[in-house]
Amino acid sequence: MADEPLSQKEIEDRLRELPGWAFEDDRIIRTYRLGTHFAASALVAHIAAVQDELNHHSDLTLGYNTVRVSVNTHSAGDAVTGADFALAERVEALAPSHGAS
Ligand SMILES: C[C@H](O)[C@H](O)[C@H]1CNC2=NC(N)=NC(=O)C2=N1
Repeated sequence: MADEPLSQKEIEDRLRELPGWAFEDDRIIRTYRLGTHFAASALVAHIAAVQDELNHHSDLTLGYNTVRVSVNTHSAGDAVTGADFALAERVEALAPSHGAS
C-alpha cells in the first residue's frame, strides 16, 4: 500500500524514472528553476493545490527564482513511500507549464 516505506532499491528504481529528483536525508527532493520570482510563486501555489487534492504535502521552499520540493511520509515514520512518488510525478507533470526546469 502507498504508505509503506519503500526499500532503498525501490527508491533507486523509481528515481530512475524521475530525472532531476534525488534521495537525500530520508526524503526525495528536486529544485526547479524558473524565469522570475512570480513564476516561482505561481508554481508553489499550483503544487499546493495538488497537495491538498492528494492530501499529501511536501515542504516547499520558495527562492528568488527557485522552488525546492522535499517530501517524505510522516505517517510512515518519515520514510519515503509510494505517496511521495505519486506527488513527485504530479509535480513533474505540471512544472513545465510554468516554464520550470
Ligand atoms: C490527516 C492527514 O491525512 C495527514 O496529516 C496527512 C496530510 N499530509 C501528509 N503529508 C505528508 N508528507 N505525510 C503525511 O503523513 C501526511 N499526512
